[in-house]
Amino acid sequence: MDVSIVGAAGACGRQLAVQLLERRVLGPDARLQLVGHRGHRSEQELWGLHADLSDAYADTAPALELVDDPEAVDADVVVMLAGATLSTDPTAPADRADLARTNQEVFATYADALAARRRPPLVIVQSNPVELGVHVFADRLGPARCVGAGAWSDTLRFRRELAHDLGVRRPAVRASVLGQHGDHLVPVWSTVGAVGVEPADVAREVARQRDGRDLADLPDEIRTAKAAALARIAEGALATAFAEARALPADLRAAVKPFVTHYTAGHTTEVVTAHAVADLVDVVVGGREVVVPAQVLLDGEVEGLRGVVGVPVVLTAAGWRPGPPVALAGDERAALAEAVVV
Ligand SMILES: NC(=O)c1ccc[n+]([C@@H]2O[C@H](COP(=O)([O-])OP(=O)(O)OC[C@H]3O[C@@H](n4cnc5c(N)ncnc54)[C@H](O)[C@@H]3O)[C@@H](O)[C@H]2O)c1
Repeated sequence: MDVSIVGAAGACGRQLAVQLLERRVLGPDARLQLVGHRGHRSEQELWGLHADLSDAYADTAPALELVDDPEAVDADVVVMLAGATLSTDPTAPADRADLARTNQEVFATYADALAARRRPPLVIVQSNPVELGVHVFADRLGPARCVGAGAWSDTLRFRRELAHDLGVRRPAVRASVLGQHGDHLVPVWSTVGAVGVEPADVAREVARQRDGRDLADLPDEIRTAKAAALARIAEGALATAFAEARALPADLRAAVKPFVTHYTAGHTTEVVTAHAVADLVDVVVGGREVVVPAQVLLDGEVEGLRGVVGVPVVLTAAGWRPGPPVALAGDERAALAEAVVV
């Protein structure tokens, strides 16, 4: 099975290429297409990346191919990691509407090209806004052919925070983040569990962290905590920003720490971003069926919701189908409905 990374020269795209090769997700008989932007800097950057990857992974790598034309993207799995990203200057205004407009054009260009293929690929969207990307690709390729990886990134982060608090390693933690990849993420506190920790101890820790907070207030709590962090970063107090983020409950930490990381010099959150995508590519290329939280375009299949939102799905090479029903608590169900992007 072949894989294309659109935006392979970017911070996240090149990190994904490294992780896929390091993890040997693709066999030597497969192809990894590194897709750049013709006429832009990334075209040249890709030549360097290609040479470097070839030298590093010559023993085990699939064929590495450079592509600069959307029409030439022909892999079975296409990862969308191209597009604009928010500035890492804490004093620059964060114009999300402008980012969405720019990236919508990028999404539409590739979606149109992929829809013209005889057999459309499976598309994994990790460019932001994830929900917008899923909408654009799902509209053109069919809903089952497109998943957003934001919910899986958020889930990995939430599990990591809970693992820390419960004193276990992350694989021991059962927890999911559904909803939107952004301020409207939905941590499913009601299903948190951990191998090796008594349910009563987990319940005590969850109650301590929730402290009567309602999920309906989480988006505001996230916005307030991010604003406070941004103020610290702008005054040069990065260590304080991290320390204050670390003192938050696990759901807020999972949202705010990556925000702080985004503003650290020379490094955004490309490692975990790529890690989340590599997990999903691994499932698909490996021919497995795994239940993961992912943003998908729903038409009433889950909780009667219509629009794009993160829900548990069974991911396969053929696309996604709804995962087993989850017994959500009342405030989780309400927050999920609120998070849908129509
Ligand atoms: N950096 C992160 O931690 C992070 C995390 C989650 C999601 N994202 C999202 O992923 C996307 C990429 O982020 P990044 O940090 O890698 O940005 P980046 O600026 O480092 O890379 C973006 C790449 O996309 C390429 N590109 C732009 N338009 C293109 C086109 N039409 N065709 C092909 N390539 C094109 C650019 O040339 C560049 O190489 C953004 O939408 C961002 O919001 C980033």
